[in-house]
Amino acid sequence: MGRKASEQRARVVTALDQLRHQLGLALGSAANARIAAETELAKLELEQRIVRAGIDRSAGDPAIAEQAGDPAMSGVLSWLDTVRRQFYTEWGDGPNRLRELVAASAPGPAGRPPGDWLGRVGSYSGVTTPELWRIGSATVDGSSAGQTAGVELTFDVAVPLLGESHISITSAPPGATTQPRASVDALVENLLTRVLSTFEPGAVRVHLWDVGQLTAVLPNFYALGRTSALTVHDPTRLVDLLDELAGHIRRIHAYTMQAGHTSLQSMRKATGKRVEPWRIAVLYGNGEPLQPEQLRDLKRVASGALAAGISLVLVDVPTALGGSVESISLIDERRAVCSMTGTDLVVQLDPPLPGGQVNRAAARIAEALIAKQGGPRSFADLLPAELGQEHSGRELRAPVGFYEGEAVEVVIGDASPHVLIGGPSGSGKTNFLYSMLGSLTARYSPDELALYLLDFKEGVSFAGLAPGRKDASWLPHARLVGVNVNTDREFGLALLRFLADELRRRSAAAKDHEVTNLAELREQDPEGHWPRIVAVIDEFQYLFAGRDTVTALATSLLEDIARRGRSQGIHLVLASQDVAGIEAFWGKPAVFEQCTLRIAMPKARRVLAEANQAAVAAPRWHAVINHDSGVAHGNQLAHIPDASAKGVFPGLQQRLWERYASGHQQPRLFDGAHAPLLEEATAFTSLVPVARPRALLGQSIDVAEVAQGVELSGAPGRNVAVLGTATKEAVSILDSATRSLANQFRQGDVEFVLTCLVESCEPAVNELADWLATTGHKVEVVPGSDLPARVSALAGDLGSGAIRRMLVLYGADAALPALEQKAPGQQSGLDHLRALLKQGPSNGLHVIGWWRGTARLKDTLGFGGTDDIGAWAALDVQGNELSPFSAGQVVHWSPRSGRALFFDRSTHASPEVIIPFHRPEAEEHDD
Ligand SMILES: Nc1ncnc2c1ncn2[C@@H]1O[C@H](COP(=O)(O)OP(=O)(O)OP(=O)(O)O)[C@@H](O)[C@H]1O
Repeated sequence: MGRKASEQRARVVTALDQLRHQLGLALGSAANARIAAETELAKLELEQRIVRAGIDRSAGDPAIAEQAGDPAMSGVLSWLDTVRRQFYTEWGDGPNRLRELVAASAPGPAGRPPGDWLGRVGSYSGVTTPELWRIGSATVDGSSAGQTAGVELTFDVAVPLLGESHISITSAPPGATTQPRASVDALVENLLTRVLSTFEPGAVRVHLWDVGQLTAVLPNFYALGRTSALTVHDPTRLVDLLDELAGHIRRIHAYTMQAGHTSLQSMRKATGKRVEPWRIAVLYGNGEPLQPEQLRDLKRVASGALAAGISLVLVDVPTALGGSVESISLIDERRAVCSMTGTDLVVQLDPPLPGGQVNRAAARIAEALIAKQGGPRSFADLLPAELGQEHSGRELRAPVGFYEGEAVEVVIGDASPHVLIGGPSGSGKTNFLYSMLGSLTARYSPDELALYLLDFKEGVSFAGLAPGRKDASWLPHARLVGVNVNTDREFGLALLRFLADELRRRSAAAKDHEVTNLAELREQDPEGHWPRIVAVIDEFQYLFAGRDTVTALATSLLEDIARRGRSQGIHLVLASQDVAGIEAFWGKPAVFEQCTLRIAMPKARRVLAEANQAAVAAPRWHAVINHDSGVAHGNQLAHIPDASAKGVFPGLQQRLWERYASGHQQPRLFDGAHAPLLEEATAFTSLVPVARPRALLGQSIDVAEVAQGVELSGAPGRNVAVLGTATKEAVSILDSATRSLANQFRQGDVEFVLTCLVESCEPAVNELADWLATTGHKVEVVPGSDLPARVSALAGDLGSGAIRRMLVLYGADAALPALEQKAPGQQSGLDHLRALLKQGPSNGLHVIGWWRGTARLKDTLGFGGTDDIGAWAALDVQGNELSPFSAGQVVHWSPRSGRALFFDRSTHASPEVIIPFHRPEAEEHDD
């Protein structure tokens, strides 16, 4: 047991020794690893301190020297030396390469010495821009570039700006004294002069704002203040400048996006056009923080500005802007440090440019800009080199005027589907419309653009677009030209109905092709005819001129077209003498709001947003074009060329006509001042004998040229009454009814029985009778005194079926006393006339009579009711008198010269206005 126990113990002791040994080893290696790590850390810290202080300077730093003297740290210096040598091998060429880089990225005035360019007008179009702009130079000692110590190596220092970066300049680094204003001004002036001298005049706009000064900001640029190249802003109104910039950003963003580009810069590259000027806003602060809301606005502007071609140059405005900002801090009057070169390098700023020379250079640029604007441009400048080259699938886009030599466009498309134009009388609305229509029609062929033009004012503003007596040419894009429509509000309604129908047709087609807008429909249906439609309604407020059904219908149709026309390529252009027109929108905000493109002629009120005063200040023959519903940031002022001068528009029309007329129909002309001639109406000239003839009473007020008539079938009530005292119109209606019927019968199949009871109509009746006779028809003119007997004879003949008869009574009411007479036990002439009215139609006889009052017609009809008069045309008769003849419905009718209200029970839901045909001879026999 004893031996066994001691052996056991020995084994335990040995095991413990081994364990102790192992533990000792483990602890020892951990301590070594720790020492190694600590040494490495110390080396890295030392390396960092040396790098921070600079290798050369660190030798003079006792703390670093002591640490570096530690043998454990011996490798640090030699390692850093190796790194430096490697770096200098590359950097040895650095200053040279920098010089080359700046020369390539800052060509011409952007980087060259002023002697090479100052005073010359730049030529860059602005589609692209230099990437860097020189501000000065920096110098390093040769030793630091691996070259001979003491040799100075100088290279250019330039900063990015346009499209790349904002610049923040500090005239006093924290804790240092503020440098004199002249030093900062020299820096800013040099930079701006380089920019302004690089580009062609007008390609850059500079905005200056100085919290402390109203006028004397960068006075050497004074001459540019006469032009749009330079604007000095009110020191108290930073908000206005920021608003303006924000407006540009929104506007530019919107249209570049719509055109499918991510930024203005990419749009410029893709289109090869500058499109917008570059903009630089210089803001001089005083080192004090801006007010919180100003700061917020500034930051917002800064974040979107670069993509819109706007750069900010902030001087002593303490703020941290998002996005790309280069900083320049002055350390004394001529030296600065900047973020491009880092804090170790001091930039020697370029000396101030000689004030006088800057002054002269600015004056020269201003002169060149004014010369380039070239005074008022002409209508010809709006036209493209070649006609009809554009496609309207996505939108319509055309210049309408010029601002400082640059074309200002209107865009009619998804984003700005409808247009509202306002301006007092004589301010140039009509001229604007012609400029716009000219520019559009010159760019888009009639297959791309169809025009419907309506002018409610008296006058013939669009008449020349339809073929005329003097000028046979017409505008091939015009489908409809309506002039002198002032009293025919129904014509406006007809146009709106037509547009609403077209809208439905397009929606249905879009649905069939499973697309949602015109652009897609045209892609899916390339064979279809889907031009964009522009409907111009001048003095559109007439549509809403009464509290009646026309107004109610016009409102709902306009709202529908305004809302849905956008996607179907149907666009409204509503023009008005401002206030009246705009007030017409009260209660109809839907239409007003959809008119996002606003055109305000000088002094126009309420067309733009309330606070937007641009139209008040607009000079003569200018317009404010605003695609943003009239909000100030969308303002674009444009001089509108004179499109109304003699021969100007007709010249273009002639060219368009020669090019397109053969493949396109001429437009329909509706002239409210001229009634159509029956002999010229297709409805009349195309008549042929038929079984159920129609008596034509007049022209419909419609987009298409349609005549209105009454079908004289055998159904009961197929008689026609003309009501009212207006002789000329009444005679015209009876005349056209008779002549048109005559042309629908073969000779011998019909007999016309005419009676004239109004003396003044006799010549017209005789002339008609002669005409009927010469056309070979049977005609009998019954003297008034013989009428009762003739009526009785005709009644007796009813049912014989021998021949169709038309009894045409001129002034039927005058025959009443004679007709009412009756011999005892016999029927009166009136009884027989009633029999003709009742039974005539089914027996081939129809009465077409003119009664000069509704009461007389009622007397004629007796107690049998009004059913025997199936159709009527009312002249100077009040609406309420007509209710009994139109199934009791309320009739709105304000009689007007040259128009009749027509109702046919068998075809009409409610009466409609017609234009009786013009009878040339009628004037001579007027009452
Ligand atoms: N941009 C322009 N340049 C030169 N003359 C112009 C210009 N615009 C209009 N005019 C002239 O001014 C006159 C009035 O213009 P316009 O008929 O276009 O005005 P309006 O606003 O339509 O007036 P109204 O409503 O009374 O018809 C015309 O004789 C026209 O020749």
